Amino acid sequence: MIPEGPRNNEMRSRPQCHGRTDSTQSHSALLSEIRTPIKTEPFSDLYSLIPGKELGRGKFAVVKKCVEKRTGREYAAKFLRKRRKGQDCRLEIIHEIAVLELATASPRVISLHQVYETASEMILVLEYAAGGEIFNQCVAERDEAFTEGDVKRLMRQILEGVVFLHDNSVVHLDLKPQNILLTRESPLGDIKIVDFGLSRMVSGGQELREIMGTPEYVAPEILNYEPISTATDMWSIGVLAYVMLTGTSPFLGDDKQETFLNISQINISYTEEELVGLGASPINFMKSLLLKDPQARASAKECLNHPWLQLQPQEGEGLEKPLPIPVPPLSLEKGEEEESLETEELIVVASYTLGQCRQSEKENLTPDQKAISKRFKFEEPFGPLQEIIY
Ligand SMILES: Nc1ncnc2c1ncn2[C@@H]1O[C@H](COP(=O)(O)OP(=O)(O)OP(=O)(O)O)[C@@H](O)[C@H]1O
Repeated sequence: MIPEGPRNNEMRSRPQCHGRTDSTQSHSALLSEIRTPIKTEPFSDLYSLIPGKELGRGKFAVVKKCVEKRTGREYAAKFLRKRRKGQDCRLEIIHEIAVLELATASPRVISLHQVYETASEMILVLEYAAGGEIFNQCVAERDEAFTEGDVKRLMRQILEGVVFLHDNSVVHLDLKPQNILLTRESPLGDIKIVDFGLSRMVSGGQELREIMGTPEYVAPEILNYEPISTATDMWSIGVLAYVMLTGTSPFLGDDKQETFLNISQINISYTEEELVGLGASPINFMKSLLLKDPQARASAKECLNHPWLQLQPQEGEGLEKPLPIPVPPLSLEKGEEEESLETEELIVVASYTLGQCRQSEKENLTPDQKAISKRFKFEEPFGPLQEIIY
């Protein structure tokens, strides 16, 4: 049975947090020790929240821009609820902190400044990534969209971060454009990977099988309850590359079932209109990742050596040209046209809030808008529904 997403139809009851004390097995996938002191003085004594500056929001967390009073420096404060659906999730948050600490040495991962705790929340004070999510440029209009040169540079940086994580046995498990931030929007800055809330340790000879991630980006093995590995992230990198290059989401269906079916059947066409104008090299890059067999997928290190990401421009590649924005087919059969309009999901960037805008619109679209709107929806991750460690 194909799993359904979390928002409306949870497939089975959402279990306790993974850090729950009755599960010794799940502990092996979570880090439990941190070195950052947990401060208990009132956060508001030391930081001012910038009014109206909510940077993002998930199901159990809200991220707000703040300024440290002592230094005047800007940070992003992530307020995480400790109790979720009646369960104590503090140990999960400790794991998130521990992974951020472990990744301090990587400039590609957001850095952690301080941690605060109240009766109901933990507050992670993070480096502020002023450029926001790369998502915005993935779906932007032609002038603001990434060039292929941009995508290559940013993809190299993402892979550098992922190599670091994988070398340290961390799988992120929620790599998507909403979790890749930029230090600066214009001129385009460097990337910072955020949100280690679903990350897990994969080492110690134990197999980890969980359902988690965000529907459009989850790998087939997650849908099949098969073991999770660093290759699971590499699938998401393949999807990410596709989204960054085309502005469309390769497996997204009209509903979650269709999305999951598309993923489990690897229902992807590399001759789609979105890919017209791309050279063979980026397509070959995506093909090396979007493979059903995790072991057949390229590793992050191998990706860094892929010809597409080498500094020399490849033949036929327009480094500084905007990526092609697909032109909608001119002569759709009537039935097809009606159907495509019915399922159109318009991304209205201006009204995009918190990574979870989901707006169906079919009126007043310019051809370009129609093209970039194709098949995009925003989903929250479906949290771990079940975890089995063998
Ligand atoms: N350090 C930061 N600087 C700027 N913006 C940030 C920062 N950290 C997070 N954000 C914004 O807040 C959003 C939510 O953050 P994050 O993904 O860590 O929270 P979450 O609740 O775990 O989200 P999700 O439910 O999507 O997993 C991010 O997508 C991003 O837009």
